[in-house]
Amino acid sequence: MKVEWYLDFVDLDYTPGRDELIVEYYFEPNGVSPEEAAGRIASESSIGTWTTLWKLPEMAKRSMAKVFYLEKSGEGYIAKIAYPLTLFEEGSLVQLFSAIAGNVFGMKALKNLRLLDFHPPYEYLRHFRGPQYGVKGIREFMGIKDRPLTATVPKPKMGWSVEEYAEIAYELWSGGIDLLKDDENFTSFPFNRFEERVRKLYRVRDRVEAETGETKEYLINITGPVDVMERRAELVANEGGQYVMIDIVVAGWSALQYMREVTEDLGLAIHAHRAMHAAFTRNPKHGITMFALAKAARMIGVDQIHTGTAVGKMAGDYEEIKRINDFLLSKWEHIRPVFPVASGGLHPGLMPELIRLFGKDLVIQAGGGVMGHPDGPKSGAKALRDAIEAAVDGIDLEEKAKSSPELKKALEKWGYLKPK
Ligand SMILES: O=C(O)[C@H](O)COP(=O)(O)O
Ligand SMILES: [Mg+2]
Repeated sequence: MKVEWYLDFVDLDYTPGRDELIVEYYFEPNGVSPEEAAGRIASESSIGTWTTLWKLPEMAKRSMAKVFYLEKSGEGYIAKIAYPLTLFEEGSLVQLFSAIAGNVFGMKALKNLRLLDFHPPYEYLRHFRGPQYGVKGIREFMGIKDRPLTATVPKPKMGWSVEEYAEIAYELWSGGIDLLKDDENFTSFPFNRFEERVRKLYRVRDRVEAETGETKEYLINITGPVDVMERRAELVANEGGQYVMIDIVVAGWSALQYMREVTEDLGLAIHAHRAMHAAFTRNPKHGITMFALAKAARMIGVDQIHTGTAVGKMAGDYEEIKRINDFLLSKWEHIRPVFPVASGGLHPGLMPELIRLFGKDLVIQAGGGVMGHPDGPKSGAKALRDAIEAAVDGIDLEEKAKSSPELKKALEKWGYLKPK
């Protein structure tokens, strides 16, 4: 195969039009020149195949992607590619990813390929709803103005009967947790059926709301086949829930786009868990960045999404998470800002540093760091809430612990990372 065909997709003097979609890739060529490798990416992700063709229809000629930037970066190269919008179906993130994150990842001409970011022009973006509530809407319905929201996953992550789960929920909400959250693999089982749980838990929520005067919500995990998710979302809305949780990576863009429509009609916010993302976000040389994943999720319209903690148990460095969170909270045409969720290995002693790093527009989830409290879930919930409120008010946790025995015990068990 002649290399020239691929080079037809490279024009380093080209200035992309305002109506083109730009994608940034990192790649390492495998036995071919960087120009050829970049040209192959542009070809395969737009109109091309492995060989020259007897004829190109007019529209195909106008739809050829163009590599307009190519620079060395570490062991590989950064390429920026401009894609005419004729390549993309309006309002289908599924189709977009089939093109820009599809066959290209498996090509022999590349040792590694990473989709770093993509920039949809307004003409493309306007077909997406974005979040129904976003940060402002969630703060409004939760009635929480100026502190991070607190969330807890009952741990162990599996094994609770509905009765046991309801008791724990009561303790957690009463202790000061705003959002009870199911775990990513906790859906519906013979010992804890979704339908039963949904009926029970919202009554517990109503009771705690009446007792505390605070708004409490439940991030109930509806993840499953899409018809099941739809039925579950309807049940949640009927029972007076405000949120559903979806494992958006395992469910996929198609299911998420569908559920975004369903939740619009039902008035439900979407909590996006990212289980499985690290299969393709973690290797810094290959896959898709968490940034690109979060951008796509924001376009479709999740209201909050897990992005990492920097100080907890999951991989993900501070700069990367900060960049994602800043993007989620930024103004972006008609697409509302999204709440970043910090979750994984958090406990009260980490709150001042976490809030110093990422600010107050955050949902903070601690599962083990609440449920592992020596005096149980209610004390764990109180310790977390006290730590967050102290951090927001600029009070040192050791000082706060003098008036909060729950926080004192939490710091004794898990330690205190003094903010830098
Ligand atoms: O789904 C999550 O984010 C985890 O359940 C986090 O749990 P942990 O707070 O116990 O690490
Ligand atoms: Mg979990």
